[in-house]
Amino acid sequence: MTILIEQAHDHFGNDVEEKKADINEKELVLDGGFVIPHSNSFGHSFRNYDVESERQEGVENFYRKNHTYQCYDFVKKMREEYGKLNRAEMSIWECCELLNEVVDESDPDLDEPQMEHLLQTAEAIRKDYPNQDWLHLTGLIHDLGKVLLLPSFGGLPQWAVVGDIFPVGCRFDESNVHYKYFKENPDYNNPAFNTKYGIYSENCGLNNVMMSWGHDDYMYLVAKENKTTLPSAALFIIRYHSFYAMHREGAYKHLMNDEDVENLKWLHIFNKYDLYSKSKVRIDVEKVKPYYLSLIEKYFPTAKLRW
Ligand SMILES: O[C@H]1[C@H](O)[C@@H](O)[C@H](O)[C@@H](O)[C@H]1O
Ligand SMILES: [Fe+2]
Ligand SMILES: [Fe+2]
Repeated sequence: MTILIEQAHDHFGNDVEEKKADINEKELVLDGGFVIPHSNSFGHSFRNYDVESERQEGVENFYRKNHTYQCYDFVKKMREEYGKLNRAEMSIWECCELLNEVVDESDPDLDEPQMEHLLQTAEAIRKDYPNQDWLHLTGLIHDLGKVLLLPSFGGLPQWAVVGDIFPVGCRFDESNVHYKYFKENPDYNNPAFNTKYGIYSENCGLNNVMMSWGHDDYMYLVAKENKTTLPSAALFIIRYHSFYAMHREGAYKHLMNDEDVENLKWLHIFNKYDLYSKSKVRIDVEKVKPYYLSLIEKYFPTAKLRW
């Protein structure tokens, strides 16, 4: 059956033409490239943090803790500790397989194991950007930092690993989801940290800004320290893909430098696939595995990485 999906705007506010899609039962098979679905697997709009759904309460509880505990001192400690990369030696693919065990409690749109999400993201990108192989690999690895939830990585609580991220050391922007819970954060009333710039200066560059601790910054460290040859846009995507206040709401621009602005263009592209590929449609892992193994070999100098 072919149906017409009406889509007046995409989430960047751009006009999007009506697109044709072939629907067969559970699966959306597309005539052309990847089409943004209307709703998530639970029948709601994506990233709706207020709608009553089977995930809403858990997600809100998650952000209450995340915003309460992610303060400057905590982030500093975690960065130092995990920057040592002395927890494991393993290949990227082994890490992907570990994510079969991980479900993300912060996510209103997905309750599937994270391995599915990695492949869904990468494969959706591959459909639309067949020649950008670095972006396919970025899709595959962007959430690998979620292994921090596993006992051998310290078994960190969900609030210290997943969810949207935000700068610490300056005022929390109101566009962060569930902003109200920042009032419990020790930094909220600290005059050193609660002004527009806090400890930072105008256009200092995101590289100089401490972000709340989690899977983004950790995976960035892993990729960088293991000497990946992925381009700087890939590292930017990995590091800031959960910084929705910045890439979706346009907040914190005053901390960005020219390089950040340049890289943000790729993050916008990436986000479409990261967010809207979340679905119940399974990927055939064995079929796509050889392709991704070849990309890992191309962009990482050693088979075993330090984590
Ligand atoms: O709940 C999600 C999930 O944890 C994603 O991995 C992260 O990138 C998003 O920012 C977050 O909202
Ligand atoms: Fe993520
Ligand atoms: Fe993701």
